[in-house]
Amino acid sequence: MALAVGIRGLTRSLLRPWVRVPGPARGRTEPAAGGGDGVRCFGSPRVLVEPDPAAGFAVMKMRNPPVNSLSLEFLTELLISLEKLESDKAFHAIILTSDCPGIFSAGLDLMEMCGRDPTHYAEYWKAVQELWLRFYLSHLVVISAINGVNAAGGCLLALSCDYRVLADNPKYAMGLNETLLGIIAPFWFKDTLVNTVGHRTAERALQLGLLFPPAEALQVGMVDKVVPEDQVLSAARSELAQWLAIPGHARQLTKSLMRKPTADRLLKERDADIQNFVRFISRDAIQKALRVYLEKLKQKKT
Ligand SMILES: CCCCC/C=C\CCCC/C=C/C(=O)SCCNC(=O)CCNC(=O)[C@H](O)C(C)(C)COP(=O)(O)OP(=O)(O)OC[C@H]1O[C@@H](n2cnc3c(N)ncnc32)[C@H](O)[C@@H]1OP(=O)(O)O
Repeated sequence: MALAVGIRGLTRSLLRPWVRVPGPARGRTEPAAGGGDGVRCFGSPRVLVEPDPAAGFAVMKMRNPPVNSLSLEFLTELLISLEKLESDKAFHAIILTSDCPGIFSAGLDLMEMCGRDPTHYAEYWKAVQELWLRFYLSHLVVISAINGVNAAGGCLLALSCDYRVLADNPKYAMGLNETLLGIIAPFWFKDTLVNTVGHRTAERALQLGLLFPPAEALQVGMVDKVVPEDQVLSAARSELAQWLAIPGHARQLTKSLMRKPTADRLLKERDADIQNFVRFISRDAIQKALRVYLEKLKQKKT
């Protein structure tokens, strides 16, 4: 089986060059994330970046409506945004949030994992791995301002950040709910959760596919702060001040010290993990389970 093109190859084939704020904000000079004037937003069709270089950070807004499902194109755009900010010395931090009302992310895009061929599954999984590795190991401070429901792969993305602020709305549950779909959270999803909430809580949460409402997410340590919905971004910004006050090299090396062993587990077995995923997701029973789940999502509307 041909294993996946690299993410950079992907990038070339899928993405237009950087574009200035597509959609409603096109061509406008918007206030920067931290309130600075005259700094242009930039981004790609599905990721809006509001830079505040004077304050050293940017707000990265996910906007892949309706539910910010992590399609291959969206993953690629998130990676490019991250890379662009990482390679600019003006930026020391990112606040990751959603531009889709009420939804942070519905997780991996089920359409990428259903009814496609093995080459596609391999390419998709490589991009999912890459997103996790890059966010998890980023030298930037990454804070997620979680302003909506946040399932499975979306939750993994938030767990890869250094700090999580969640909006206090009982509808905004978050967790790794893979088992509810009849699928399994891979070992590196599991490791990321264990590193955040501890083994016992992770064991129970993963088996039961628990989605934690804000108070419980805070109680188990899945998020660090719960705030009223209209204060999620400002709370993330306030928190950032503490992280940015630490000498960068010391903080970055400490982050690497804490996270590298977990990332290395995947890096050592990356191709095997892709092959496992392709084998698993191609099974008739798994494909059927995903189709049933998608059908249920559609039916709940009627
Ligand atoms: C042994 C070796 C093992 C190796 C590894 C093997 C296994 C694989 C691991 C895979 C890991 C998977 C991770 C994932 O992330 S799976 C995705 C999990 N996500 C969910 O369960 C969330 C599903 N969505 C929802 O619950 C809801 O959509 C919602 C997020 C709560 C939002 O609700 P609402 O606002 O009411 O919107 P709708 O439900 O009406 O959805 C709007 C349309 O979006 C479609 N949709 C929703 N989620 C997804 C998705 N994840 N992917 C693709 N499409 C999605 C939904 O069907 C609607 O479409 P429609 O408008 O065409 O009907």
